[in-house]
Amino acid sequence: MSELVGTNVELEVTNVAHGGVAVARLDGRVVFVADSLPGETVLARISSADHKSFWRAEAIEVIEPSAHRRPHVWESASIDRDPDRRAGGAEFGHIELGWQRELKRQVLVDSLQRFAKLDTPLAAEVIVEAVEGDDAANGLGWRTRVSLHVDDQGIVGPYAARSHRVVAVPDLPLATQPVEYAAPLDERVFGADRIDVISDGKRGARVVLHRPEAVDHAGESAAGRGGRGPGKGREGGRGGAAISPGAASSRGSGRSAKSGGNAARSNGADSDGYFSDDNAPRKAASGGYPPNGPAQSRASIPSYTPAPPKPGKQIVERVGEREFRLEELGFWQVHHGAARTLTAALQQQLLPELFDPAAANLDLYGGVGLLAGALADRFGTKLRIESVESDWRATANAEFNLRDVTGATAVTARVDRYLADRVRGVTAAERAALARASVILDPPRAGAGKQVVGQLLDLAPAQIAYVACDPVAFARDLALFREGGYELRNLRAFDLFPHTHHVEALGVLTRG
Ligand SMILES: C[S@@+](CC[C@H](N)C(=O)[O-])C[C@H]1O[C@@H](n2cnc3c(N)ncnc32)[C@H](O)[C@@H]1O
Repeated sequence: MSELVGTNVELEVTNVAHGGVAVARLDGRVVFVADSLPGETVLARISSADHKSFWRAEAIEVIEPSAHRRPHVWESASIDRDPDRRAGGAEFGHIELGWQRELKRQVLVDSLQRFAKLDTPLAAEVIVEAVEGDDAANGLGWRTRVSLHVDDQGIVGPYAARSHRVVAVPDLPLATQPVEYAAPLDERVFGADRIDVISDGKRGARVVLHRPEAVDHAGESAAGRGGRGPGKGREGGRGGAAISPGAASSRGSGRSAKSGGNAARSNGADSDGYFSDDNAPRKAASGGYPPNGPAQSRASIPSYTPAPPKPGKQIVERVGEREFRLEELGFWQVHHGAARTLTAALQQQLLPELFDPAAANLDLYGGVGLLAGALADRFGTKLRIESVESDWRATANAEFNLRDVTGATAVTARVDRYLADRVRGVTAAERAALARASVILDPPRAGAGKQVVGQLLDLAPAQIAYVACDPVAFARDLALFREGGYELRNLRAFDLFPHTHHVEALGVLTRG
């Protein structure tokens, strides 16, 4: 059917699907249509027809619009552009903000019904809550982290939706102002293939250039060729000065200069191997937790000594009264209000009657300790809690960030390995402390998975607070928890990614 790719078809769009697309049918076959929304008729271009059960298409013209359609918040991603030139990352930007949340709610409820067989009012009545301030800002200006790409002409921009083609854009309306100003959108960049622009936690932003790994035919690394002269002007007249990783740190972009020069640049591929996992002291970093027996105080944990990070590569974020140190490319919630929102939600949703500060509480996939910190602020700093995180730099920061929490420990380990070791040879008293525990479970997009859920069922903690960034992965894990005798006790959802299809959920599960 590949001969159909590129042809235009008229489609009636009926439902929203997971992944930022809507569903239509063509001769009985499901077609996932981008840049459309339920209730409208569109002319769409077929972009993929090689799958047996569904095809994909991109709307190119609206024939009968939905009442919820709006002009796209980002002209660079608008339906007026050819699909190949539409910037990715704002796939709901053509939908009225409140209706985006309704569509996200539908996807969440549908996932819970389909995969977790959850038909209770708890699921049906969930709403997707806005982050404070987002309605007033029309859902713009929230992204504290942006990844841009560089093509072989030195042009910087996001990838086009569903592709690896760089699109030149004049602005980044979803980004916070410092991040948008610091992004080198009007410059040519050579010797880097990816650029991260990250809020510095204050009023500025940092620009991190990543050198390509590739070696060209002459055996010269692409990074070694940095510093070519300015490229020719390109469409839109934004052919500005060239920058290369070697030269970048000493200069700011024209845009950042306008904003008071608050952007710092650093080269993400420094020779200390800072971003190269191969060079990280993984061996030394793993296993830094008690393999069995009662948890030890932080001082007695056989710990690794991470190489001291270079100055300037860490940033500090603040949530309420608590400060969190993190690596500039380490994980942190993307929306500027997300850490605050999740902190408050966790503090409210955990069941206090089941919370035991002396139990063997766990913060699984703990990052730099954000959610363990939330519990300490709610239940007191004498709290016993262990943060488990696979990135040793994040663990080191968690240990630092939780230094006032006398019962907190932070370990570097994969959660599945940690849980396997945690129960090996454990004493009856420690087993009981685990069974009284509250567990925070905040896995990456793929979810916790069968093994980790099985291990938690075996530990049988008093309550599990599941923080989920993917509704389908959440629902699949929830199905396993329900089979194992846990039930969802409360559920909330948050719009932490306005103008995209992403939604965050927080559900607390208890036994029986
Ligand atoms: C969604 S983030 C949550 C971080 C933290 N709870 C927060 O809110 O800031 C998931 C974290 O899990 C870590 N991670 C990913 N896979 C892991 C694994 N198998 N075991 C332990 N940590 C993992 C990532 O490095 C990341 O820090």
